[in-house]
Amino acid sequence: MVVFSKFKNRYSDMMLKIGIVGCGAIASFISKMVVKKKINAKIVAYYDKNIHKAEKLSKITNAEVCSSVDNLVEKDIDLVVEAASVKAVEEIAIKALSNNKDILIMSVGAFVDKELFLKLYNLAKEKGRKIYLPSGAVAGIDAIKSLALGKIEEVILKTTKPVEGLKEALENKGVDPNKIKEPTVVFEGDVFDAIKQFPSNINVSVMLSIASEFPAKVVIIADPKIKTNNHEIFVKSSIGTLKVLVKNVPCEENPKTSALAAYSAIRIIKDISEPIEIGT
Ligand SMILES: NC(=O)C1=CN([C@@H]2O[C@H](COP(=O)(O)OP(=O)(O)OC[C@H]3O[C@@H](n4cnc5c(N)ncnc54)[C@H](OP(=O)(O)O)[C@@H]3O)[C@@H](O)[C@H]2O)C=CC1
Ligand SMILES: O=C([O-])CC(=O)C(=O)O
Repeated sequence: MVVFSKFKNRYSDMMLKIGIVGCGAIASFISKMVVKKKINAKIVAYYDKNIHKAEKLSKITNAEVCSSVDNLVEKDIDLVVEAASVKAVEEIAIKALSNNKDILIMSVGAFVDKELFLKLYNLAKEKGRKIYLPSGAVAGIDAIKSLALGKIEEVILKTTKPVEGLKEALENKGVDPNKIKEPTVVFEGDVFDAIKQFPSNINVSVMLSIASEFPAKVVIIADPKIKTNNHEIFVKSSIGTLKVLVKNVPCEENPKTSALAAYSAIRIIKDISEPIEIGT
């Protein structure tokens, strides 16, 4: 790859103007990479329902802090990055696309709602805009998309996370996380129930289901001894069988989220802003 390094930043005229909604762990990673000039992008504006989080990031990038999503989508922006929550996706995506912006969606779990999927698909088509869904915290989406052109027979996701990362969702389910002393299955079911019960933990199951066009079976394990967010993927199809295991380092700022998810957003932004795209 050394041979390609001399072409780095050659396309600075393609500097992408970004607005970010949701200023937590993922937004923070993106902001740092922009400041380090690792991607041809400039952050123009932030919005978070907690203004202090937006102000904190604005100190490192000098981007404007907006008072609402409406305010952000009016800015001179090419791409809106949603890094907020599954519940927030509908408002952010509709406002971004209606204002002729592309959108990158991290909270892919929202697309478990087929009606919302179609609504956003049709709006993007009508406006001639793009919706980007990064691979997030998993690997193998390229191959799974290709396998989906054949006949998919089974999609299974087994996610094992440290108890700390699942704490909030477990408490919401009435499970005391402090009582988990050994690896424990805390969920087993389909993608629809998985994202309902673990909206901040299992967006990846919806990503796999969208890519494979097949509803994933999901198992979630809380493990008090591990330090990484592990996702084991199994896809059986007429074209072949795929097995992938990722062991992700969690973000310091938000242990629910794997660093790979943030880097996958950064990678997509880099791909958009450059004239070559590597991989499917
Ligand atoms: N696709 C994938 O593979 C992955 C997706 N994700 C998802 O990406 C999203 C971002 O992740 P991450 O950065 O770790 O999350 P964080 O919780 O660290 O940051 C999200 C920020 O957005 C704010 N927020 C929530 N709702 C709104 C809203 N309606 N308008 C404005 N701000 C809002 C939150 O505020 P507050 O804290 O007050 O709620 C918080 O400050 C999450 O939905 C997460 O589940 C994460 C990992 C992998
Ligand atoms: O970051 C991860 O490992 C997965 C995650 O939180 C999600 O899919 O919502």
